[in-house]
Amino acid sequence: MTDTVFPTLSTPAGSIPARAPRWNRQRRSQMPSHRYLDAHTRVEIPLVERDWPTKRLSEAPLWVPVDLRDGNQALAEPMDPARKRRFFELMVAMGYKEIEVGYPSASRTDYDFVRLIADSDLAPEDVTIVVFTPARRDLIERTVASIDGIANPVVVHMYTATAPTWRETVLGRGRADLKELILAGGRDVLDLAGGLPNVRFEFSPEVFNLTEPDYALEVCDAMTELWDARPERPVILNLPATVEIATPNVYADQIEYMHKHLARRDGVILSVHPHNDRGTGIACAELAVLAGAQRVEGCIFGNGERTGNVDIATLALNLHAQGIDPMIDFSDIDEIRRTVEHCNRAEVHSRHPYVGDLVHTAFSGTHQDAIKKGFAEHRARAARLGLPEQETEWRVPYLPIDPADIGRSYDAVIRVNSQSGKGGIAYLLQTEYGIELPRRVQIDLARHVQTHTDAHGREVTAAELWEIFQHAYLAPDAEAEVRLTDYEAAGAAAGAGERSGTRIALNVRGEEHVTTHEDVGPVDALARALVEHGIGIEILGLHQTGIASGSGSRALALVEYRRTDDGGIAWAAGLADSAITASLDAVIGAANRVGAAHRIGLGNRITERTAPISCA
Ligand SMILES: CC(=O)SCCNC(=O)CCNC(=O)[C@H](O)C(C)(C)COP(=O)(O)OP(=O)(O)OC[C@H]1O[C@@H](n2cnc3c(N)ncnc32)[C@H](O)[C@@H]1OP(=O)(O)O
Ligand SMILES: CC(C)C(=O)C(=O)O
Repeated sequence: MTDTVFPTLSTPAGSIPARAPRWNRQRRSQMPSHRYLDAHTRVEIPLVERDWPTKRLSEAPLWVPVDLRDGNQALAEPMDPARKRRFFELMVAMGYKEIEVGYPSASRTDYDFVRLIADSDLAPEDVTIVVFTPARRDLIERTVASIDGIANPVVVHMYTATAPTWRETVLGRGRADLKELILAGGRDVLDLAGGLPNVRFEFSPEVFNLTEPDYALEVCDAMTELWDARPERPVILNLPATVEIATPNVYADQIEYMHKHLARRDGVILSVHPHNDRGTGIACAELAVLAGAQRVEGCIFGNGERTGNVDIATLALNLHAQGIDPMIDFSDIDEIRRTVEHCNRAEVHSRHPYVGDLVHTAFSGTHQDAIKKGFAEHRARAARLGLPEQETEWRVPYLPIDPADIGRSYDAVIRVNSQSGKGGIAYLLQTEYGIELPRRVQIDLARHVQTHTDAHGREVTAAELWEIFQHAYLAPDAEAEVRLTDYEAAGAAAGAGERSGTRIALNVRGEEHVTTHEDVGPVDALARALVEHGIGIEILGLHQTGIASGSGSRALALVEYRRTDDGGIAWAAGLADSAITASLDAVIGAANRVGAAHRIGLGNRITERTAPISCA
């Protein structure tokens, strides 16, 4: 077989094969992709130089939640008055200063909610109320009637679709005709609300992202002319990606084009309103801000038509995660989520950025290991610098922000299943029970846990881990063949100048034996006594830790021992009120395991199971 030679294409980055080599070539699918035009064919952007790619985000834009309008119109069951009110109160409490409260000409509920704001002190005086209307006089009239008497700043937001398909198919108008319809709507707004000093205006060329840029510009400039946009009374031009159809760089180009070419720019607040059809609404909003947008409309956690409005919670927390104050309070994100879920009657996904139930949880071993080390490093660095942990620079791997910033505890950060490793297991036992396990026990325990998770296939809680630990290392008393019935440490009973050893009283298979061992402490004395009774174990190491229980703490001791018959190495544990008793219990536990293994001929299997593994 000879190698196929492929023609090459010259690119700025060098040469690449024009076709993939045979082993990498894929078959054409049966998908009718040819039916769809690419974004650049659908809308041409006359932008030759772009500044947005080199810009950086440096402050929060003006946020405008549209949950009560755009989010609401996407719900199978729109919000009732109580839900609307609760959602509104939440947004106020979070610090939003401009809130779109409804589409007053659409429904009684929407209208009445605006009236409630007019007739009560529900809206603090620094909160701007936005009401939404199409460019139809009858509907504008109803909208303006709804805001009668509101003392707060108000924005009357008028929209009409401007993209070719909408012009031709939905509204049945050419470019000039449609512009005239929009201007007529604009005049109606001016006529009915222009005299109200607290009212400003907003215009959205719906489906801006599919509108020819020169036409969008022409219509927007005509509107700011009509509404006399000035810095003292700016007009909001809101440029929606009503149906997201392109990569975010295209939207950024469109926004930068408008930003650079709009008339009366200093009298315009440039706003964006991305949807999320391609799943890139967040990127669209972020790049649009780089491209000159000053204001972002969206929904908290991204409810909205089809795949939703851009999620302004994620946008805000993305800023937070890069050191920029989002100007909105997310310090109790779970309470925010509960309210949003209640009002929308829709659940937030467990993987939703920042707020999902699982987004701060690692199941996989290497992630858990890194997080555990990261937490330890964080705490140590905070202590070294003399800073509170919550003020210390965050560098914990795999956790983009400190869960505590948004009111999350660390409880769920590490959860154990079959994908987990020693680090996560040790972390859970440490955080839940205060048990500090030495590295080699972590490795050994992880194998017991792995056997369990492989057999059961589900997550293991900290309580279950503790059970697995007890089963693996703590000897059940009932089966004990060897018991320590008494001991007396060296010197405890001796008079001045006398030498005396440590006295060990053992009950071995029902018989009492007392031995004395010179120059050693109780643990070694016990090991020697066991050898004298034919139970050969060599204590390699002793580790003492604590275990916190509801009523206080107990001592937990772990001995690493070698069986003198076959050299197998294993661990046993003891749990008692004092460290010395726990240590002696651990040695007795080891002895009973050795004895039991002898009796039922499992010596080799136990050795194999508990021998240290090479990465120890
Ligand atoms: C992208 C967005 O989110 S846009 C907002 C969408 N939200 C909603 O539609 C929710 C609320 N809407 C409603 O309750 C109703 O549609 C209403 C009250 C606004 C209007 O109801 P209806 O008068 O029964 O009209 P309907 O909705 O069937 O059709 C809309 C009509 O308005 C026209 N129209 C649609 N949008 C606009 C607009 N922005 N400006 C002017 N006219 C418009 C349409 O061409 C159509 O006219 P036609 O009847 O001459 O063909
Ligand atoms: C009209 C605008 C604001 C809108 O809701 C959209 O385009 O989705």
